[in-house]
Amino acid sequence: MKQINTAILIIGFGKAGKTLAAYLGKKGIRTVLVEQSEKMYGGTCINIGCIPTKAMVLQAERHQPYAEALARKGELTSSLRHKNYQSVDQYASVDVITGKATFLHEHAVRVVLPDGSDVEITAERIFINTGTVPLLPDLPGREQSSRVYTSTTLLEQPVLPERLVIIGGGFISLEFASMYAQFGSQVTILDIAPVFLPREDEDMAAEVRSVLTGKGIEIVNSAHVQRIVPGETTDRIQVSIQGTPRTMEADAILIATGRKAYTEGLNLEAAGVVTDARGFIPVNRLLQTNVAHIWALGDINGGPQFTYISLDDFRIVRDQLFGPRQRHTEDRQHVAFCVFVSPPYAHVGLREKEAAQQNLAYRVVKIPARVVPRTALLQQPEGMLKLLVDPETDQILGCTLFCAEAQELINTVRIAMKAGMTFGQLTNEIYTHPSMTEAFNYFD
Ligand SMILES: Cc1cc2nc3c(=O)[nH]c(=O)nc-3n(C[C@H](O)[C@H](O)[C@H](O)COP(=O)(O)OP(=O)(O)OC[C@H]3O[C@@H](n4cnc5c(N)ncnc54)[C@H](O)[C@@H]3O)c2cc1C
Ligand SMILES: NC(=O)c1ccc[n+]([C@@H]2O[C@H](COP(=O)([O-])OP(=O)(O)OC[C@H]3O[C@@H](n4cnc5c(N)ncnc54)[C@H](O)[C@@H]3O)[C@@H](O)[C@H]2O)c1
Repeated sequence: MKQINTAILIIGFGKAGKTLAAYLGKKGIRTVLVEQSEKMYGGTCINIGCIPTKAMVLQAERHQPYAEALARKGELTSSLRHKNYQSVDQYASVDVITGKATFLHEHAVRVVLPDGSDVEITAERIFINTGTVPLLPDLPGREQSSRVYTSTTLLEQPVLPERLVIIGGGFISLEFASMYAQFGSQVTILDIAPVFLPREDEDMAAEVRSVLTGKGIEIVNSAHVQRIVPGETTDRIQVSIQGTPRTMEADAILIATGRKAYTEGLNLEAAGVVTDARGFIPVNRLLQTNVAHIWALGDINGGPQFTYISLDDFRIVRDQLFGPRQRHTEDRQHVAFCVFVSPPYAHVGLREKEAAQQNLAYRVVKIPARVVPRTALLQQPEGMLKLLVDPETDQILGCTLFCAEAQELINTVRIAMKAGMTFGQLTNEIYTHPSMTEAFNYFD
């Protein structure tokens, strides 16, 4: 077996891993980045996650035909894959090796190369960035059906399904439901949770529900899928809804019931790295595993599954290796998220129900999205914006935005909260017109 010695080994071409590899490359540090598939250079986000889905969401909003949208998505992801590869490969001190890494011991992995030969890579420090894969529930008939897809495989289908049934009611479900309904599919969401968007405030969840159902999407909660019955032309799904049986036909079934840690084949035991009950790799606040010279970055460490958290994991490692070692996961207050339904739904800080549960004093200020002139220009008048304010200090406690450009506005609110700006300062600032940011001028 060929032997390679390196200072740093990164397993997985995810956001944290590739950013770290490029950073080490710039510094001339000997680094090897191992990625199991050439189709995944750049990781989940650019190949099968954020970027392709948001490309499709945009095309759906622009009423582009499905086939054209798919073609554009394919061009975009392949150009990004190439760019991502170059961003790492351009450095003389960095080698990208394509193959699956399997631990031999705590300082070495074995990688089988595409030509069948293998290589042993020994490293002083190892960074695991292997991400997640879909968690598929045990449903009778699932494996026999040819119409069951994940978010990855559905986006490879050249024909728009007439009837799409989505099992799950989380991030992936809502984004796919919104986009496929806009492309023209008849969409049904079957979620096992008894209420729609259970973590969110009821008023905001009701707004989202009303917009989605207005697009013709059927949302069914307390839906326990019993079995999938594959048929010649369509599949049938047998589901129990609060004890009442129902059967529905589907041309495509998307399983979106969460994602699990991807450690398969890594042979973590050989390195002595432990996993938790869910299969993720626990880390301390500096992202070290139980083995001090092995770190776990991105989704695999069980933190929030977002590209920007994986990027922040890189920042923590950069600070440890080259900085004052002050950055850690506990710094992360007010992490925002945005679900890209149309219009998008974003949140940061406390929700009203959380403030009430904590017996905090708060004031709620809400405006409908349509009062903001920009929503008329964008032809996206739907939605509601909600701010939670401390009545004594005027500090912003939380914010939920269901409106055009919410993915941008929420970052403004996050920065305002972090900087300690008051509600009065945020809402009395001078903003460009006509912009969505001036929505904040419409709050009293
Ligand atoms: C459909 C979808 C939409 C999403 N949309 C968003 C969004 O809009 N915004 C957002 O912030 N997040 C979104 N996410 C989540 C986001 O994509 C992930 O949080 C992020 O990509 C995680 O990256 P990572 O750094 O953990 O690793 P990943 O990018 O998952 O990379 C892991 C890499 O490791 C490789 N690998 C695994 N095992 C091995 C091994 N043994 N040897 C070699 N290589 C290996 C894999 O092939 C993969 O390329 C979405 C996810 C999905 C699925
Ligand atoms: N815009 C974004 O930032 C974005 C977009 C997509 C995905 N993501 C990330 O990817 C992760 C995975 O997304 P996801 O949607 O797969 O998971 P999720 O955790 O968001 O949602 C899972 C859903 O599946 C339901 N469910 C679980 N088991 C079920 C069953 N047997 N039958 C019916 N419903 C069932 C749950 O009630 C829940 O609604 C997200 O948590 C998020 O971090 C982020």
